[in-house]
Amino acid sequence: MNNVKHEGVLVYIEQRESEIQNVSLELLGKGRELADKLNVKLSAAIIGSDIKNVEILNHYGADNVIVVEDKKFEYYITKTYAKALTSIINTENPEIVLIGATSIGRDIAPRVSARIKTGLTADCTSLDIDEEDNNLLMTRPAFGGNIMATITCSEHRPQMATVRPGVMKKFVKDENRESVIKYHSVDINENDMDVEVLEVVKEEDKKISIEDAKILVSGGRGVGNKENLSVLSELADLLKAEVSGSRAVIDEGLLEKDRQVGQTGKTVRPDVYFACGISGAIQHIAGMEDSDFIIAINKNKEAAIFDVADLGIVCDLNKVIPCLIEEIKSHKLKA
Ligand SMILES: Cc1cc2nc3c(=O)[nH]c(=O)nc-3n(C[C@H](O)[C@H](O)[C@H](O)COP(=O)(O)OP(=O)(O)OC[C@H]3O[C@@H](n4cnc5c(N)ncnc54)[C@H](O)[C@@H]3O)c2cc1C
Repeated sequence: MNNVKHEGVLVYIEQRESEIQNVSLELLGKGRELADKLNVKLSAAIIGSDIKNVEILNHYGADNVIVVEDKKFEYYITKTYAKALTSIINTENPEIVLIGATSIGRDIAPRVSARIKTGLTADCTSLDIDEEDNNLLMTRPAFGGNIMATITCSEHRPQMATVRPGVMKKFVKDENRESVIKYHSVDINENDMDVEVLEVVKEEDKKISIEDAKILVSGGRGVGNKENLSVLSELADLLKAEVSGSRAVIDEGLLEKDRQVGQTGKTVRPDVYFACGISGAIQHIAGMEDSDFIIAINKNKEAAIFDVADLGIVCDLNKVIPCLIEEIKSHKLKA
């Protein structure tokens, strides 16, 4: 370890088209907890070209916000963003750096860790502080998800981790928290700008990400086919919910990969989670057990999903869901 004193927790705040991503707010919640355990400050670092409402980062737990703002950061480009984040870390010398395990986070984090010559634990699902030596305990699935490994980076600083969206809880927003904002400048030269964004192609009919949905109607192998899945979609539409699924359904090509819940899919925490025809394999439960209210529909009363359900319905889903749809429709008509 070099002689520089590393102190504090720093969260990289991901913005897309100036919109702060949820995962960054979740990381501020975890970062606040870690900073309090270590009795240090929590910083939020944001890079972009048109940065707005950064005081929200203080409201979500940051003690100070570091802003790098320049037209050259209009689009995410690995080289320029990695240079800016490296510069912030080399100036602030935090002992912990947290980054969301999104496509951008998974791209920038290894670049930065290589530049600052430290370790990186990717795709963590849990973080804590070792009470004996204050090292960061970084836990993630290993060996194809069959075991959970806790990793430390005791020889180098900062300790860096990427964390999956939906895993950590946000800090309860407090608008009375003081807003402390610092501007940091980074020299971006022509050599850094060797990628030019010619056009941005946006996904049409952008769905709400399953991590952000308040209600999820999730289908498993028990759903059987596309026709039955469309009944689940009808229920979801009535409830203003999103459709998700177990890996079995994704493997069968009934839903897209970005709809998969579980250890190798997404971690979700909706207000209500409907598990329809899902057995409750450990890898599935790992991704949804923190949902506020779980309703399980399964024709096998021994199914493990009932162990985590708040409400269990032992029945054929093809009978229950159409009844539920009719009931909701009739209530809507009365209202
Ligand atoms: C390394 C690894 C990572 C994995 N990652 C994930 C992951 O991220 N997410 C994930 O989901 N899985 C994951 N899996 C797979 C996981 O182990 C299970 O195989 C999978 O979750 C099973 O999906 P399922 O519950 O839909 O299907 P099944 O286990 O086949 O269960 C189907 C259920 O539907 C019920 N059923 C059938 N017909 C009806 C009906 N008409 N009405 C009501 N109920 C009915 C059955 O009783 C049964 O309980 C992973 C596995 C491994 C090894």
